[in-house]
Amino acid sequence: MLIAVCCIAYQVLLNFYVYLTSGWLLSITFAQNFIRMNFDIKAVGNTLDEKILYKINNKTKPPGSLGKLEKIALQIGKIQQTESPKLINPCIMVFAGDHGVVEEGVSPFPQEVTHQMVLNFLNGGAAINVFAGQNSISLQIIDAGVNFDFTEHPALNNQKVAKGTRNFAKEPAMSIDQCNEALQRGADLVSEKYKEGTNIIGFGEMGIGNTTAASALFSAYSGLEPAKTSGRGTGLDEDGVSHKAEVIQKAINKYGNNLSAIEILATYGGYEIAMTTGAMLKAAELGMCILVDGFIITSALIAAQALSKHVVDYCIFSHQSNEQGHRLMLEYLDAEPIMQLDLRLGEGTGAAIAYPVVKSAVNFLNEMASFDDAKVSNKE
Ligand SMILES: Cc1cc2ncn([C@H]3O[C@H](COP(=O)(O)O)[C@@H](O)[C@H]3O)c2cc1C
Ligand SMILES: O=C(O)c1cccnc1
Repeated sequence: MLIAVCCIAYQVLLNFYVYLTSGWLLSITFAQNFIRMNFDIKAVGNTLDEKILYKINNKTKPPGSLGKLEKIALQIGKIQQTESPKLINPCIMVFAGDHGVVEEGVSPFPQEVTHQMVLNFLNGGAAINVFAGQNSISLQIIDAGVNFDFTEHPALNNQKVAKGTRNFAKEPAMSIDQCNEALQRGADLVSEKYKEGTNIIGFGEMGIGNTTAASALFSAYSGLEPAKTSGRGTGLDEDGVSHKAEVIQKAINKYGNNLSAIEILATYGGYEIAMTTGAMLKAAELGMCILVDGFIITSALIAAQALSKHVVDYCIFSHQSNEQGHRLMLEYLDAEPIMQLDLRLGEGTGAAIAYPVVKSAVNFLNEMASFDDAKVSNKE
């Protein structure tokens, strides 16, 4: 009798232990590839190409002389399916989140800078406030997962999924459920903006440690070694960058190369990154133009592309960041950035600075005279 009771007790304890230790693994097994969000992103079609190109080529200028502006004008015309595109209510959403992996000493700055910078955004004192204000871009600040209890503020949108991710060197950064939650919240925020008429949207981020998450995501999606995708972030020295790459390499060895797209995002990502991914997917589904910022925001796009490849058709790449690895990200996406100003800040600053260039592309297409209109002789 005693032996039987002991056996049952042992079995119960064993089952409980397996449940505790493998809960994530089980949820992954059952939720494999399961993304809750439903989206339908269409490839941008070529039907209007000839008409738009004809309009561009008949403006009073030598063919091709407006360079990249001509490519941007064509892309926006195609996205909006018109020869006379418009940019309405431009907006930048800045998502903030903390990262458990900072425990590994991968950033020179302490974690509390994340919430302190959120307060700085709310007070209008950060770089993104200056550039967005200068270019009449509305700003939305979103707490996606900051490790801090903010008091309510009218300009802070509370979408906190958790108080920071877990340390991916030890365990996956988030559960698949939490990742889905972040994707959905990002998507819902974009739907609201779309209802207000916005048709061009940029994304920014704040999160100490998030260059490590971005490098890990890029390595996991692309197969490139972390030594190639890791950079200085907010100012690591050479040894610091090597240590960061090692932390990522060890994690990739631990989790393996067979994760699905959503598993990769949940394993290495941040709440601000996953929310941006969901926001980008929704923006593309709604036919909005997406202004892509630097290294971290591009990692969110790489995740979005792994979930739905045509999202990239809707993206305008504002700049090439000075963070080592961003050039490789842009090559991976076959993307051509508008500018290279040696920025390595994030927050959406590159997107805000590039917006007037994008506006120039749309304005020349709508407002310049054609050779016929202006009675200027075209080339023979
Ligand atoms: C004062 C300050 C303002 C920032 N604004 C953006 N970042 C940028 O740096 C962080 C990522 O770098 P790492 O991975 O090295 O921690 C992110 O928050 C990013 O937005 C900032 C960083 C700091 C210190
Ligand atoms: O390019 C970026 O987005 C970037 C680079 C370094 C640090 N923070 C952001």
